[in-house]
Amino acid sequence: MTRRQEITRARRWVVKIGSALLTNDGKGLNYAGISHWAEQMAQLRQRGIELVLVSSGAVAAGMTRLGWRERPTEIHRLQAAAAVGQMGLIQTYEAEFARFDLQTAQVLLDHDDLSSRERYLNARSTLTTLLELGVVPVVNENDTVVTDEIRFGDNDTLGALVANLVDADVLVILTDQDGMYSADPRSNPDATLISEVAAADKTLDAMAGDGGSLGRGGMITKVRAARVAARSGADTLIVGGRQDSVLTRLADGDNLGTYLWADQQPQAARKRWIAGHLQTRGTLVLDDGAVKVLTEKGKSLLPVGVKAARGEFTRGELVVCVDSSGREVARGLINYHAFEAAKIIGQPSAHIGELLGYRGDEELIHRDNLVVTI
Ligand SMILES: Nc1ncnc2c1ncn2[C@@H]1O[C@H](COP(=O)(O)OP(=O)(O)O)[C@@H](O)[C@H]1O
Ligand SMILES: N[C@@H](CCC(=O)OP(=O)(O)O)C(=O)O
Repeated sequence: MTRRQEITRARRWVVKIGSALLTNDGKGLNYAGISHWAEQMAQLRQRGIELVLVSSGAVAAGMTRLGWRERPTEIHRLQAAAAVGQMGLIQTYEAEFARFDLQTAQVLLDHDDLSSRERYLNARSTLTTLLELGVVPVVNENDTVVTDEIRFGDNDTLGALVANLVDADVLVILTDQDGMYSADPRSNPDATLISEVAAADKTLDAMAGDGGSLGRGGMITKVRAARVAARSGADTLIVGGRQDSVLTRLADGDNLGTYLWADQQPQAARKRWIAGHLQTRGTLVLDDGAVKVLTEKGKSLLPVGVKAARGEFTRGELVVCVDSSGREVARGLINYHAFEAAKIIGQPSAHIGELLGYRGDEELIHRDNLVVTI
């Protein structure tokens, strides 16, 4: 089994569709393409694969709606076009997925949302809840509040951050070339398609070029995205979206596009990140029962098992869990602010609604966000 056969086992995919593919020469949306990808995604859903779609194309759709022939250069006009076009984009996806009885949801994010711990947890729980409900989230950059992506034409990074966010097994980047070549095939007709390579391979940088001057992200943003996706263990595929049945053929393990593999396992990567990269903001003292279920059974931490909470933490921040002798046993991202934790510790989760006035997560720290450190 070659490495790319791994994709036949992938249960959660992030599919990013780029502007180059979604638009007809940068003007208007490629409706036939969208229809074909939606049909394939519906087939993947039937095979039990969960999907998050990251779609560009708002600016192009907005230009058509506003009757603009030339892509504006002023950032605020691009932002206005994106705001108008996002309506058309989402309407098109909604109609196309509805043909297969699939619900869609619009999710607009920016990079700051994903670097703030609290917003990160909120975005993560919304997206995972949508997936549990069988909905296909359609994500785009929130172009009203940020400008880098429309300026540089890069939604690839967003795709990778979303892959990290939902712990995807694979990030599929659909683009206008059949994959990544040894050099830009537009200017190098002899360039050859790369089939499989480690995302971390440094030789890729020179082959991807610098993205050119047309405000297009090009291949370099895709290679970087593959490295970001690899941080949470997701493999990346860069593949030509115009090929017939491209998504279902990928799921069958067909040899299409370029497969950039991650060199670490998803869970290990995420836990390493939690353990190593964040500052701790507080301490929870656990009772013996909680220490046991965390360390021996790999369970989530419930408020009932916590005897004391110290520190000024907010939702999403890193806290240390210690046993009654003060020895660290675990650390993780907490679901509640310090003042809320103070009210619910020692209490059964069923009482959270009554104690706080709203029903949040039943765990103080979910096991996905927890690392045992002994
Ligand atoms: N090594 C390479 N292999 C393939 N394409 C490359 C390479 N280097 C640069 N490119 C360029 O990258 C373009 C795709 O990037 P981009 O236009 O940003 O697409 P998208 O909108 O799908 O993100 C291709 O059309 C191609 O001209
Ligand atoms: N978010 C913007 C543009 C982002 C963009 O073009 O990115 P990419 O598809 O990587 O070239 C849009 O929807 O038009």
